[in-house]
Amino acid sequence: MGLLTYSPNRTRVKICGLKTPVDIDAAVAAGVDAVGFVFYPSSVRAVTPNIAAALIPRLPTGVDAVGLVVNASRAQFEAIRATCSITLWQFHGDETPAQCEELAAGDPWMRAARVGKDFAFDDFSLQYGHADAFLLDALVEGYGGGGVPFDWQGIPQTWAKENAPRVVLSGGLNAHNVGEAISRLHPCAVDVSSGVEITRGVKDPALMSQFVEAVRAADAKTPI
Ligand SMILES: O=C(O)c1ccccc1NCC(=O)[C@H](O)[C@H](O)COP(=O)(O)O
Repeated sequence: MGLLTYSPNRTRVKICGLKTPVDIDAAVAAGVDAVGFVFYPSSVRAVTPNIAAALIPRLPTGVDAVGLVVNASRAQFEAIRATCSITLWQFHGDETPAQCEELAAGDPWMRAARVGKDFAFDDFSLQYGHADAFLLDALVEGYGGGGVPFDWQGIPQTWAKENAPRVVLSGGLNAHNVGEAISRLHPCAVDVSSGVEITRGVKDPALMSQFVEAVRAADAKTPI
């Protein structure tokens, strides 16, 4: 069905920063809707296009392969696109709307919002109105993957309600707090990296399963 298939009581799940066949198989077994490949060399979770190309065939139909870039050059971006079958792009740097649209070239894409104090939600959604989704993440050093939540109460209620079908909530989520996030915001999807790792950059199958189970438990409490 893919990450951006909105259903109020079936929150989609993306697990980001997968690097090995074991990671992929565990995420698929847990029931994710998308896996994220970090094409940002500075990240401990970074993969090359060739590694991602070897992993993507392990995904069943309907599970998105999300390609995450941070201020990639056109040559870097085209090399990723030529090497592996990305189904959804995630722009997580300082990319302008025009740069996102030009690089995506008609492919589905989402823009990360790195939410610090007084983040201008309306300006952001106006600027990036052509995005297929907004991934709301915490403002951390190194662009993302920080393992810390941002202040969800800072999201204006009207904005959250209007944009829920295209919000992917991220930043410091884990099996213990994702239920609260879902009950507050009812996002289309949730995204996690640190919260399913035993140490930075090393995913844990049990934590992956626990995270998805916590999402399902929260969905079960959501009135239809
Ligand atoms: O994951 C990274 O290392 C990373 C590095 C640079 C830019 C983005 C990065 N990750 C983006 C993601 O989509 C993460 O899942 C998101 O930031 C949440 O991470 P976490 O707070 O660790 O769950």
